[in-house]
Amino acid sequence: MPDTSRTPPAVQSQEAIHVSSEWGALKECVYGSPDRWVMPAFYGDSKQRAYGEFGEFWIRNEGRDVAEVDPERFEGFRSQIQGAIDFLRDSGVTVQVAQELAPEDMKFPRGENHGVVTGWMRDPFVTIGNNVIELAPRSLFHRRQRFAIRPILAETMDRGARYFAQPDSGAVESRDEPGWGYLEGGDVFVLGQQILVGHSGGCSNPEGGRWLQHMLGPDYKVDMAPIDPMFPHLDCVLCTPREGVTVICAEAFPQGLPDYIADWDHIVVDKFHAKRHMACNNLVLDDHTIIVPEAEALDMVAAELKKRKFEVIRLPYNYPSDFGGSFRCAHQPLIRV
Ligand SMILES: NC(=[NH2+])NCCC[C@H](N)C(=O)O
Repeated sequence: MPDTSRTPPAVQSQEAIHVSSEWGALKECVYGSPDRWVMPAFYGDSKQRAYGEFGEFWIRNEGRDVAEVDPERFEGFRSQIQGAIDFLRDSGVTVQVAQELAPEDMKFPRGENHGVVTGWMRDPFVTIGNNVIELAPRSLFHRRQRFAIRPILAETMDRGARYFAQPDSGAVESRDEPGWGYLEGGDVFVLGQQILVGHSGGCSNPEGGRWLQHMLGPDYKVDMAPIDPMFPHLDCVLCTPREGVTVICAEAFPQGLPDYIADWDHIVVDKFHAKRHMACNNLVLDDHTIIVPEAEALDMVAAELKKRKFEVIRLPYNYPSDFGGSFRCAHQPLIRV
């Protein structure tokens, strides 16, 4: 059994759960945990992410605890995630953090260790309006993460949320067949009543989008956004910091930009900056304040945002970001209004 003695009480706020858009003011979120990082077993989902020096590190260390195999890397991960949590809390945002996974759950769903990637909590659930939806990820290493946040999700039922779960992904690595819908939070963008779902071929699929439309009903419109398979999620190639403005890797949309955002004001980044520096994966605090990683390669993005009257906060995040997940991947909002 996990040690729950250190677990903070799940109920931290009485405010109503609601997410109106990507750029609504962030009041409460689930943020990634700085406590543990275990490299997932190397499956197809890993191949889509691993590249360069970090890819080699992953292949050498699948199933291993990063704190043991590379203490310096782990300390960078821990301190940068903790730094972001402290910054959010100091800014008045309520931050809830995932618990440890039980050892039995670490073997879910195939009896093998698919790692601990609770440093990035974007993918196992999504909040749309007052709907809190546990998702069925395709990526094996995201399938057990929801167990680390069950108490947080269940508590939202007492705060006006409608709490649902998508039909489970089972244990097969990947199948694009009727009934097997996948969704990962990194693919889901809430642009008011318009929802965009990224489709790289490796994460969310149209069948998942179909279920989401069914579940949300006619108040929302769910559209798929095909993206280049070199990026797992839509949030690796798109950021919507305010209605009408994007940071976008335009060349990663093989069929052109999604209609809904096509004529917005675009800050365009290339594939290298999107992939290597997660240039699109920033943390929107409200429609005029945004956190961009401190990396020099992103100075251009920060400057373009400033030109559009954003206050741009820079925090170090290179260690978590090496894994292909930066600030947006680290959090899933519970209140953004
Ligand atoms: N929403 C995201 N882009 N999440 C990314 C989490 C990090 C992980 N490497 C992944 O690719 O899934």
